[in-house]
Amino acid sequence: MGVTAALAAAAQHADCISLFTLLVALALAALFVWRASSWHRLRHVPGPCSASLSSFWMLRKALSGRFHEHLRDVSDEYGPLVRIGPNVLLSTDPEVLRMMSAARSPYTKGVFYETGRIIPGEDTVVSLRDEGEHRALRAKMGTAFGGKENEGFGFGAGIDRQLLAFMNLIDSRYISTATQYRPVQFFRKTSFFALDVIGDISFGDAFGFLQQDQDLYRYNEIHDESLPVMNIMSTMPWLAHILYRWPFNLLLPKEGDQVGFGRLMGFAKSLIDKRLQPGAKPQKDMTQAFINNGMSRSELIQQVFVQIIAGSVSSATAMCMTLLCLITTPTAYAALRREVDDALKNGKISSPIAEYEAKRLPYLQAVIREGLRMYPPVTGLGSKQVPKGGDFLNGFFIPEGTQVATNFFGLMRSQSVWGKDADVFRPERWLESDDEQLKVMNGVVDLAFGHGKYSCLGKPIAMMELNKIFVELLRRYDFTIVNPQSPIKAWSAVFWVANDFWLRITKRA
Ligand code: HEM
Repeated sequence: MGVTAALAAAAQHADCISLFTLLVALALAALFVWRASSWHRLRHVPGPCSASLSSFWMLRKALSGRFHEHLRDVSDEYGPLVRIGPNVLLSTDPEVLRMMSAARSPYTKGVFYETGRIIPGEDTVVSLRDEGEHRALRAKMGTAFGGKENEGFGFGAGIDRQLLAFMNLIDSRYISTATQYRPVQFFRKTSFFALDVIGDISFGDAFGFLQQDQDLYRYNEIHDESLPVMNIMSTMPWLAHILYRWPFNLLLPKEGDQVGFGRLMGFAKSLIDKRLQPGAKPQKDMTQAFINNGMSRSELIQQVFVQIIAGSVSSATAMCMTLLCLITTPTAYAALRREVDDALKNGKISSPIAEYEAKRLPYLQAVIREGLRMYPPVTGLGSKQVPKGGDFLNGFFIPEGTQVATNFFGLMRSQSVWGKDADVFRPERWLESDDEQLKVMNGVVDLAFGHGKYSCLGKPIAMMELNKIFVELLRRYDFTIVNPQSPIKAWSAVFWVANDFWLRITKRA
């Protein structure tokens, strides 16, 4: 190569480099301007500095499995409204949380909810962000969640059937004696119970988790593995759009899979098609009420997923975490057992206990509320979106489009509401408080189920399970924690993922 040619090639190379450098510099400048303007929008709201610049603060905390505690800690440090992301605020103010979800509130569901789709492109009642469509779909669900088509016009019969199946399972396989040791991972069995309840009341038959005492189709295992992914997406909802596209969508569960959510999709379609067949015999369950209220085939299929996913893990968490609190608080355990024993002696409770009987047991009611408070079963951000024109929250102007997340755990452990012993399981607080305090406490603990136009539709089911389960357990059994140093492994990922809740169960003398 001649000298001239070499110089020309070098000059061309230098041109390419400078063009490349210029492009990189422009991209960085654009990124800087974008970041600076997104930081500027909410610069007046307090919060950790790194959280105001990128979503990595949230991601890092979410990946720790202790997101709920980090959120509680920032609200303790910065106040009731904290900036936890470039466009995300965290509210620990019950008034604000109720206002955003009130029936006529102009706030809408935030982008967080888009991660609530089970099948890409198909909305469920959870993921629907369009207010009109959400309202219309909820309206078609009211009768079903009132148990109006179920046998006896309620959920009692189905829950009682599965409660007895649960007790039979414990009696036949998990009673330890002086000579036999049969430890049981109680969280898994409680999930089986919650799933079979949903099967029974929603689809006319239990799935058979309890009867077979098996994690059918590895449902629970795969569910637990998928929650961390959902947790990551909840901090960066745009990731959902990438995940739903090729090639990542190849990794998603597919109809025809033999296990997990794929298996669930196959189940949902065949169940709904069978129920919609001309001449199909009407059943006495929630699906019948959904059909009678005019839900479309695709709405019905999505609702099968919602029933199973929303209806199982949160109830199982409430039951297990409350039982854990009871076993580790001997005074509370003894007080509840005394109340149950007295009611039994005086013929005040049936077998299984009826919900109206349970509601007459004040200590039981205090235990249920205190359990929900200690470990609110839903810990996800549940962000709502600030409406057009913006709004004033806690004295700050918040521009439209801002996402305002719910600090479920922080709210339930807030010393300003619950006092210095907020971290202690103490059902007595519900019995000692005056009417005014009780009103505040009830208003806050009820937020564990959301509020108003977005409130949990399954609350009556969950409350009936809670009203029955502790009485049925305590009247029959004694419990010992197998590993007192680490009674349960539980971490939060939108819901709780709990494992290794090993108990030794003995029959009461
Ligand atoms: C202790 C148990 C439960 C707790 C603490 C709980 C809590 C919640 C929360 C916090 C929400 C979201 C509220 C919001 O978006 O602001 C929700 C929504 C929902 N829950 Fe529950 N839940 C429980 C059990 C159940 C059960 C058993 C079902 C029955 C299938 C159920 C069905 C639903 C449905 C359908 C929604 C969506 C409502 C909507 O977006 O309009 N939940 N729940």
